[in-house]
Amino acid sequence: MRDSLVSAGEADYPGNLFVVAAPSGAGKSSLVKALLELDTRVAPTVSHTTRAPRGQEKHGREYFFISDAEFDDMVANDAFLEWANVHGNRYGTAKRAVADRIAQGGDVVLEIDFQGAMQVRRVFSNAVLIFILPPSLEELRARLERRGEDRPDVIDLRMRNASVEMAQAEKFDFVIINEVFERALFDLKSIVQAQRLRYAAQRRARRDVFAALGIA
Ligand SMILES: Nc1ncnc2c1ncn2[C@@H]1O[C@H](COP(=O)(O)OP(=O)(O)OP(=O)(O)O)[C@@H](O)[C@H]1O
Ligand SMILES: Nc1nc2c(ncn2[C@@H]2O[C@H](COP(=O)(O)O)[C@@H](O)[C@H]2O)c(=O)[nH]1
Repeated sequence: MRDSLVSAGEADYPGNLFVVAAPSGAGKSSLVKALLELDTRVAPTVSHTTRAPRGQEKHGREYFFISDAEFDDMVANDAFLEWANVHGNRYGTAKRAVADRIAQGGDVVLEIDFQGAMQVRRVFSNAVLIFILPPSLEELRARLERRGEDRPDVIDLRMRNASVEMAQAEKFDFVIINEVFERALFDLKSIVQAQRLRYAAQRRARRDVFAALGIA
């Protein structure tokens, strides 16, 4: 699957793959959720994680919550498109969840960390990588605290990791600053729409060249 995803992006995988990464608390889940409410052509995937569920989280909805041994098995079976250690737990995206949908022409959005985003780029060169930045580190901490889902030591760890993560922003195709939510959402929608138009035009151009060469 890994190799076929590399040759993909072209004829075999007509759908688009969007990757949204951000430091924890920057607002990527909120932005992606709002995007999905407006745009039914794009679907999320449910990641696997070794983290324990928090609050109202349900197995199979926010994540597939699995044990370390189960995660090891998935790694050994090459079941992940990407996976990474993030804030002391492992998280991964199953290949099948992505490949099935984009093969049928649907679009997929992944909400993952920057390490996973870089792995996706290596496997699927057509993926569009979007990084969400908070307006400041102070506001990032305030959002994590207001969200009220993580213990203070977990918030401290996420804040320490945030600086490392934010330094990766320049490797992404697009950077959105999530200060005013509606403005950031508009930027995200515009990127998705522009990619669809660009990719459709590329595919049309390729078909025309093949037709002209008589190798349809
Ligand atoms: N533009 C914004 N202004 C103010 N608050 C915001 C904004 N965007 C998101 N938030 C709030 O910030 C908090 C963190 O947002 P969210 O959970 O979407 O972050 P995240 O990047 O997905 O974090 P994680 O990676 O930990 O899941 C939430 O309480 C959300 O309502
Ligand atoms: N590389 C991956 N990173 C992932 C995936 N799913 C989520 N994440 C990242 O984990 C952090 C923390 O998430 P939380 O739910 O514990 O707050 C989040 O910021 C994501 O960037 C994944 O499948 N692969």
